[in-house]
Amino acid sequence: MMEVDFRNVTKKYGRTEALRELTLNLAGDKIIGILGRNGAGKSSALQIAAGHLKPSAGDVSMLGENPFNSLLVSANTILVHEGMAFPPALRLRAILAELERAYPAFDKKLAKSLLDHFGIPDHAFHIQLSKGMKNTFNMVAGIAARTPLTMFDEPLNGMDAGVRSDLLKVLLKEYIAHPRMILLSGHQLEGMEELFEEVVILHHGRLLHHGNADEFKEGFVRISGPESEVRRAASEVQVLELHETLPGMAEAIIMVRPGTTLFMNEGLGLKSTSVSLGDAYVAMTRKKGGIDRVYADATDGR
Ligand SMILES: Nc1ncnc2c1ncn2[C@@H]1O[C@H](COP(=O)(O)OP(=O)(O)OP(=O)(O)O)[C@@H](O)[C@H]1O
Repeated sequence: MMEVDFRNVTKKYGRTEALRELTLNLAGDKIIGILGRNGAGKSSALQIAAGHLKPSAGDVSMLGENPFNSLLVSANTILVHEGMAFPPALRLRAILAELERAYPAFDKKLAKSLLDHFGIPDHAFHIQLSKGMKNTFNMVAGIAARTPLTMFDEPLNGMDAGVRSDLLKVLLKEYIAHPRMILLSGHQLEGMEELFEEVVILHHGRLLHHGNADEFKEGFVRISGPESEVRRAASEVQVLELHETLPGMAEAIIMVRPGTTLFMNEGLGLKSTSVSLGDAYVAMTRKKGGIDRVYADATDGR
């Protein structure tokens, strides 16, 4: 069974601590979302799992090996990211041939058909592709590699909506046909959240949450209605975010204990609705007061 284990992993770049004593165990063939705001440490964690980066302290193991400079890990892992460097002298078809050599289960026919579908000619050079096309090529390579651990770091950047939804469909089909552990990182989820079975939330280099994606989402509710009623209802629970929507109206994102039911007094104009995974983790990692407070303080409430 695929297992990636981080024990007290710290990663420092000079004085910046990108990961702070991260302890995290990922196990099994699952699609796992690695979420966090800008600079949370997502890329650092994925690069360490792939063996591209060495932790400053702590232990990492994948398939029972330390990934750093491990041949076993590199043959069984692909990390797809925007900065993937392919030799500039190679055309895409030559890159596919290299990938086929590097990854025993690489499906070149699938990769070629997908590139064809997305209108990416295989005689082109990687460097000539647009940003969205580069990311599409990289993601196709990652899907077709069929490695037991497949990681995508913000894979959908720059892609148009049609390409994005096609690639997510293919990813799901491929995962069902050839199960593997897939880690997908992002701050903007752009449809990926539908695929997550588990989520990991990093915040300032620390683990904020790891668990089942649906259960995580169900731990949040949005209540909206007249501001005084929203404030009154919110005073009894843990509120992550409360803001005015229209004059006199407000909405709040609150945390609820799984399995509890929230009774809304509809006679008072209160409504409760579900919260998307993206809104839930953003609310959870937001600074107190949020941008409204920053703006009000900066402008003295003018
Ligand atoms: N090569 C580097 N040199 C110096 N600092 C770095 C380097 N790479 C990352 N950092 C710093 O480490 C922290 C974590 O960065 P990381 O890229 O892991 O976060 P991230 O969650 O992937 O962010 P984003 O969503 O913005 O890509 C940030 O403060 C970043 O500035």
